[in-house]
Amino acid sequence: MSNLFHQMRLSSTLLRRLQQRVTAVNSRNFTTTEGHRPTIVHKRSLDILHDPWFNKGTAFSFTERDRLHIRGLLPPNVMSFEQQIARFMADLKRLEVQARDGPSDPYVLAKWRILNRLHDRNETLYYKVLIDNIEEYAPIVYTPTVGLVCQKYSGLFRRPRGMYFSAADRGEMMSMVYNWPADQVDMIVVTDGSRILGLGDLGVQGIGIAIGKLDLYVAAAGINPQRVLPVMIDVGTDNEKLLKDPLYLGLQERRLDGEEYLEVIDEFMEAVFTRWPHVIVQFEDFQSKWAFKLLQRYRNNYRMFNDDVQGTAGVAIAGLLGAVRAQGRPMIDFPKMKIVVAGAGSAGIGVLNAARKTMARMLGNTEIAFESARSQFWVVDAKGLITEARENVDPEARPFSRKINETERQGLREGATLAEVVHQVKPDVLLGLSACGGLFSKEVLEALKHSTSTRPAIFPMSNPTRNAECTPEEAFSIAGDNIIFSSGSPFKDVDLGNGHVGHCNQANNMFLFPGIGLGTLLSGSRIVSDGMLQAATECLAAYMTEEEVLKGIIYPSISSIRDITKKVAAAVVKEAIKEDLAEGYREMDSRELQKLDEAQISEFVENNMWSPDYPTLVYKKD
Ligand SMILES: NC(=O)c1ccc[n+]([C@@H]2O[C@H](COP(=O)([O-])OP(=O)(O)OC[C@H]3O[C@@H](n4cnc5c(N)ncnc54)[C@H](O)[C@@H]3O)[C@@H](O)[C@H]2O)c1
Ligand SMILES: O=C(O)C[C@H](O)C(=O)O
Ligand SMILES: [Mg+2]
Repeated sequence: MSNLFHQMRLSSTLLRRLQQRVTAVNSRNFTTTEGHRPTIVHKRSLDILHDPWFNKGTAFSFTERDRLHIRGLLPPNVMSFEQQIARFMADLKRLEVQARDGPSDPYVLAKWRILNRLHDRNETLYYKVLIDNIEEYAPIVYTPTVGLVCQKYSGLFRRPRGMYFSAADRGEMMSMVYNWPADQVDMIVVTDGSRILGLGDLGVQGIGIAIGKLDLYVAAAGINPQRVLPVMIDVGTDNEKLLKDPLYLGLQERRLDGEEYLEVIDEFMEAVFTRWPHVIVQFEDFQSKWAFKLLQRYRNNYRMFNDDVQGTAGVAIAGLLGAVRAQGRPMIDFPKMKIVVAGAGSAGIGVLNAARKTMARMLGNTEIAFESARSQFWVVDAKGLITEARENVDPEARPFSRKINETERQGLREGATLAEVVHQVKPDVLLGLSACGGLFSKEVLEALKHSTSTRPAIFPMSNPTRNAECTPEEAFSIAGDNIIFSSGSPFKDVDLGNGHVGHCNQANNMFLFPGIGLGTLLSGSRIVSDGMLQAATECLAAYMTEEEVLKGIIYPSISSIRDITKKVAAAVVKEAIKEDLAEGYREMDSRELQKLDEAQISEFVENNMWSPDYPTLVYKKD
């Protein structure tokens, strides 16, 4: 009897589904005699986007996006059915061509797709795979493959992830943030797509970088994946190719600038901090023109930091201190290093400012120390050596322009080439943040052979791989076996023969940003202070043992990223407590935090890191 009843219920459910399907099909089939009858749906927000029966993806009109609470959950360009088909076919054809996708692995994009599909189906499993195989898959979901993914994002886009705020959403953001289904968001990584890695303006496609950074937040810092939010602020693009590409998913208009631009970013910040007052916002890959301005505008009032300026600076300083130790010298010798930096953008200037401050601190933290530290740096940008003779020098770079008389004494001049500078200065360190692949040419590396250092440090930090200023093979074979090598993108160690290995370190801000974010979250600090950033840097600098450093291993391996992140986060929490900034996290209020000793802070951090395990699920009726 009950079996029959069950069958009847089943068949009535089936019938209802069939009717729904027919209505759904009819509503899309314009040749039907029934015309455009609407389909009633009982879902909204992400549920509708994740329902293959009703999802139209990028073809949802703006009215539908508003009525179905999906505005902001899709890239802003509304596509026609024909455009969607064209985009899919272009992508399919590209796969058929079996192009080489990456520098050393022809299948990186295919791997990314497989991982991405798992990410969309089952987050716990995805992060388990990522954490357990971080060395193998970080280069797929993060740098360098994420760069390729961003370049091809309009073709790769399937299911939405994150939120999009566009110039067309002005005045609407405060309500749009409520379209995001999570009541708690701990970490936002936001980009405007204007400088994605060293690949330039990729417009709306830059969302991939925010997704990749947040993957590391989950994998390395144990931020709960339900509480991360990648954000793309689409204020247009100045990329001529994308402006003309019929399949591009972003706004096809030129970038907003000036006050109009600031209004959009201000509105976004106000909206997210209104809905999630405790969120931390990491600014990522903004062109340097805006990176510094936005950092100054928000850093004293919001919990935010700029990864490219501040995270990169910390990672570089930690590596440079390692390079001093690798010569068998104490860290305190750092202010004696002669440093040539190629690239004076957001990353280069961030590193220069932090290195100068670190030197000044080591020399007694006086005005005079700060002034004298300046003479340790030579900055070369696209126009050559920056001196005081340079007209219209960028205000951020001005403090590092060389004095004319000292330049002449050194046999240099305004605009001298990198090779000339290296030849004359004989630096201890050559650091590249120029986004200019191959910039450390044979001539430059040859010149470095005359460095006054016993172990010159070569840091081609630009990303992705093809933007690296040189490869490790070039560096070791031309500049010599005794160099210290650190690149932004991962490279394999080099066999130097005779059983010797040239170690390739990865100098990437991934060793700091997850710990800075986690430490800020758990301390409950209202801002990310200079002291907290310095504590993070010092923690990374102290992570490597004397033995490792002497072998030229100055950064951890990516397989230790969860461990180093935990330690960095604990150092950040400790500093926030010391500076009286820590307001606490959940039941650990500021007074409880004050009572913790170092070991208890580490335990507190560890206990609050999410791990990918399946929880028991129990169904409950509404
Ligand atoms: N490894 C890391 O953790 C890390 C972190 C941040 C940025 N980066 C990389 O650094 C690069 C630069 O980033 P950014 O935000 O500073 O970019 P940016 O566009 O703001 O600055 C680039 C700078 O390089 C200079 N430049 C260009 N061509 C040059 C040449 N031929 N010689 C010398 N200088 C030249 C430009 O004049 C400019 O000053 C990117 O490739 C990015 O991926 C790496
Ligand atoms: O994303 C990276 O790998 C590092 C850095 O943030 C960059 O912009 O290159
Ligand atoms: Mg970046």
